Amino acid sequence: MRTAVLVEPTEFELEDRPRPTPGPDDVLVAVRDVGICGSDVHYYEHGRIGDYVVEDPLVLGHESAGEVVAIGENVTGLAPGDRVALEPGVPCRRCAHCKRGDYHLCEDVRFMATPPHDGAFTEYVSWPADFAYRLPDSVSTAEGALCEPLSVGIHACRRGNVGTGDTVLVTGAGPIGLMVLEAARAAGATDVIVTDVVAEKLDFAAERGADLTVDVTETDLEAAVGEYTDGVGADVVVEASGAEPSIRSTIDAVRRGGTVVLVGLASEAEVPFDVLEVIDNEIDVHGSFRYKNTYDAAVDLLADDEVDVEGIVDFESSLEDIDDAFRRAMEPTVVKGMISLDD
Ligand SMILES: NC(=O)C1=CN([C@@H]2O[C@H](COP(=O)(O)OP(=O)(O)OC[C@H]3O[C@@H](n4cnc5c(N)ncnc54)[C@H](O)[C@@H]3O)[C@@H](O)[C@H]2O)C=CC1
Ligand SMILES: CC(=O)[C@H](N)C(=O)O
Repeated sequence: MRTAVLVEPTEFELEDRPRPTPGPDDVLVAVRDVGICGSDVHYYEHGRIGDYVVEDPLVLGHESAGEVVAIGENVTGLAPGDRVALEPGVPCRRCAHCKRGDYHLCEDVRFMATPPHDGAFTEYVSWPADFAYRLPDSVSTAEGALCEPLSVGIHACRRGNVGTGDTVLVTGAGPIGLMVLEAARAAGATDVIVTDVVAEKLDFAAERGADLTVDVTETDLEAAVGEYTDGVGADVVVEASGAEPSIRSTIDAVRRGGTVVLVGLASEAEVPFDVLEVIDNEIDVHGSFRYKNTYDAAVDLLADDEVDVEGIVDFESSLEDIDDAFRRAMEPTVVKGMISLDD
């Protein structure tokens, strides 16, 4: 089977690899669509993200969906011909975190495209059936692949307890920020403010329904949010840029008693944070790491047309042209590239 393998930073090779055989609890999936995530691009460019280092050739891609072509002997509920979205992180199911239901915090998780685990830029993937979610006819496999970033958005909104009538500030209008925008709307937020430092990203967020966009290179965020909320501040701030100034600004833009959710990964682990403001204003600060139990919700939201994910895709490409696709994905105004495989 054709497989795009990252052999060196900035170098893919298209290899012919044996098709995997599904285990008793697995489904064999013919991959149809795989999104290019910022983390894929980072591994492509730098060969590492923090402590995760690409030491051996690695298959990238963890936003994937396809068609079931074979099932293991224990699998019920899925059959060849079903189209599925694949949740990319499979936990150990036995550790203390898994047992208390926080399977996304499992330290032995096998997460696609995180070294040393291969991802989905390939023709076939064998995957545990309970981490494969059937897509109704109305949901495309491209949308199925984008259940992954949508899941990050849903989990962040759950962490922030976003509710009906809330004003949510989303900092960063990349794919994750835009998925937070979708998830916040679906959770009942009536006002969503989006920030960025790139005008095109803000225009795009406005087209996608942001009520107010703020270019933080030109406008003071605290003042803009204050004006919009009659001096109160946002109920929930979801930080989705990872930029240090943006992380620091969350505390100034949230209302007293509000919630800050940190999603963006800062390039430095330590970011100065005004703890006295946090205490004095009783601000809840939550980390948000990937997601748990979001895929069913993501598929339902797509089936009900409650969210739009395909609209963030700028271009589609193929396994054969993956190098070009990654170079394109690095352009600052591009939001999302997809690799599509023929059926
Ligand atoms: N916690 C988690 O589970 C996950 C975290 N992430 C992280 O979330 C962040 C967002 O991911 P993507 O959307 O894929 O990244 P991205 O790099 O495509 O988007 C980030 C956006 O933030 C904007 N930005 C830069 N500086 C800013 C500032 N000072 N204020 C406001 N916006 C600013 C950029 O122009 C860009 O549009 C990244 O740090 C990524 O590593 C991504 C997935 C899961
Ligand atoms: C941080 C990422 O972008 C990636 N989706 C991951 O969950 O590892």
